[in-house]
Amino acid sequence: MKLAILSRKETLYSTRRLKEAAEARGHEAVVIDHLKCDIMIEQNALAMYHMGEKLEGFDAVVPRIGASVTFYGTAVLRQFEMMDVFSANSSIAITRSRDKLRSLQMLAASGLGMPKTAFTNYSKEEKQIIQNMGGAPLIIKLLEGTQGLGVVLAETIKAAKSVIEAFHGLKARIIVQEFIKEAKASDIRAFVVNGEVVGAMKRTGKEGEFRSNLHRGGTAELIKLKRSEKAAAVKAADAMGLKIAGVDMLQSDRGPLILEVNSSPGLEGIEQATGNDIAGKIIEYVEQNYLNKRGRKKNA
Ligand SMILES: Nc1ncnc2c1ncn2[C@@H]1O[C@H](COP(=O)(O)OP(=O)(O)OP(=O)(O)O)[C@@H](O)[C@H]1O
Ligand SMILES: [Mg+2]
Ligand SMILES: [Mg+2]
Repeated sequence: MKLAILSRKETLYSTRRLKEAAEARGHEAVVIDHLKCDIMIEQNALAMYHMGEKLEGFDAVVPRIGASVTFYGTAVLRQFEMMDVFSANSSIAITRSRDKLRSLQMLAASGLGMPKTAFTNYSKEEKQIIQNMGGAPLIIKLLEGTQGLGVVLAETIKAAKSVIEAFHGLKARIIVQEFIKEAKASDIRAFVVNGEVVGAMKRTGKEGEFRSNLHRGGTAELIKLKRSEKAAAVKAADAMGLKIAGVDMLQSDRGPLILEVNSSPGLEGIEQATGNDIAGKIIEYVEQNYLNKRGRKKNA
């Protein structure tokens, strides 16, 4: 098969690993920078150019779209989909997953556990929100934060009030969330491929830090998931319509609580922590499904 890996840079770990894994299985893999693609649209004719060269003959695409370029990245991916190229994750599912609020609404509707969450639209009623949440401590999060930046722990009602005020003053959209103390500054990342957990790690924040993000100095270790945690991860990916997903959850007294579902999860941390060939699993999944699609077309 001829595979496109949508990625800003060939040298990124995940990109490199996907290319290697595809080539090891005898496929042609081309890294395409979505920001360097031009999309051409006219009646019955959809085409795409990458740095001036027409893109042709692709069977499948694995998208690796960063949070800061979701709009253009998903537009390029949609064009591939319209050109009948099989995508490992659909553009619509990626768009959905990029909105934390929308994601939490969908996950809650699917019956998954999550920290109790409130969204407020610049309301002046900080006190009311804090009261509705049952008082401090509270987590306050920027809706479009990433890598742990924009996540604040307010330990008192006073602190919560001033943090919410400050974010609202900046016109920043935030969610207010119950603080899950039992998680003890750790979270779990479960990597799901096609409805199966292919690797899981536990991340723990450095001394004195409640955030477990590796970007904030956290460390990762291999973890064997409980059955309920595996089931929650698979269900969360499914609820979002993602075939490849990094599901983040907290361990709590009432079972696993989903924090978010990532649609372009990195491979480096999880491959290192687990020793599993996750890139290979992704390519295997694409292989099987691109073939199914081709089979369906032949039989049609
Ligand atoms: N409600 C909560 N209770 C306890 N700890 C939390 C809670 N929410 C977040 N944390 C901690 O803070 C970390 C960062 O939060 P979160 O994952 O929501 O934001 P982010 O990392 O900035 O977003 P992204 O993962 O998209 O980059 C989590 O990994 C977890 O360790
Ligand atoms: Mg996170
Ligand atoms: Mg994320």
